[in-house]
Amino acid sequence: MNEQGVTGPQIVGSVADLRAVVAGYRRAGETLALVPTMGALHAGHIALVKAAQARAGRVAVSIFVNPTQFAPTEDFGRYPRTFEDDVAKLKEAGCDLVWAPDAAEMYPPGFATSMALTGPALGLETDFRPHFFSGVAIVVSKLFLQTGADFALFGEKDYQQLRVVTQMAADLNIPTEVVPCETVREADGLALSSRNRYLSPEERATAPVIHRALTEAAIRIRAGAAPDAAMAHASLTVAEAGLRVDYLEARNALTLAQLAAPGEPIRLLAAAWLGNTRLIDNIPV
Ligand SMILES: Nc1ncnc2c1ncn2[C@@H]1O[C@H](COP(=O)(O)OP(=O)(O)OP(=O)(O)O)[C@@H](O)[C@H]1O
Ligand SMILES: CC(C)(CO)[C@@H](O)C(=O)[O-]
Ligand code: BAL
Repeated sequence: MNEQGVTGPQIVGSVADLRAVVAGYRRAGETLALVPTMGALHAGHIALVKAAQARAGRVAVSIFVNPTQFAPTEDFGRYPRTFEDDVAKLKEAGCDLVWAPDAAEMYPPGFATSMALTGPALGLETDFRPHFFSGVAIVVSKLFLQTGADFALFGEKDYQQLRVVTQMAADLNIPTEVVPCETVREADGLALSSRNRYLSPEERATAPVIHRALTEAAIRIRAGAAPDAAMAHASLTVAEAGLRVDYLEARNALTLAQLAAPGEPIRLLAAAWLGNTRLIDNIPV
């Protein structure tokens, strides 16, 4: 353990330094859990750190705003970058190591590899952010291989990402176990997200409608409603609150395939724009 609250986490910016620190942990016989993030840390991230501490002797948090998962039209430039504040939160949480590469360390000149994904990557986010999962998969596979972590903690808030990363690690035989963690919410149901800070006070008051609509749809489905009809109703509720819906869909919770058979586990997933902010959420039925 680091001397919590005293020294703070060790911060490294090169793969060579990262490997040297991890080698030290390994020599001491310690396990390592990784929490991949893009920074702008909030209580959802800290819950992942706590879950990581329950799994492994050492916890690393990566902070890297990954350019390859943003389209040129998206918010890469204005994505919140709050490194000092993030490190203070990680010190308070007792995190051991911060892996904070710059873009040149992660993608050196001549970088020439990309990933094509199917299965859980089909539809949903991919219909609206077609570049997104290839960028996530390449950076997450690099983070797994750079750290050699035994565990990696991912939030269910980004549910499709969790399924895609789990499949990718299995497909590539990367020996990092992907561990899901429940979504942390505000008291009114809004899922914590770094992008919530883009919301105006009025938008912030409206935003919980997504979670409310999903919750009502889950209740209807459990009471026997057809998932498609329940989601159409939820879509209307969200649109009437002034949001522009990208999708509200019921999918197989494990494969994210379209629902096919009665009795399969169901996940309800949503993405919608509130002004210039894109919010996502999902719940189990
Ligand atoms: N409310 C939350 N509860 C649990 N995990 C979360 C929550 N928000 C984010 N995470 C998880 O934290 C990890 C890093 O996510 P990221 O840094 O993109 O934060 P974010 O809040 O999801 O940001 P964004 O607003 O860009 O979606 C991911 O595994 C993500 O699922
Ligand atoms: C997993 C991740 C850190 C990859 O950049 C990002 O997509 C995120 O923060 O969810
Ligand atoms: N939390 C997922 C990262 C992204 O939307 O780019």
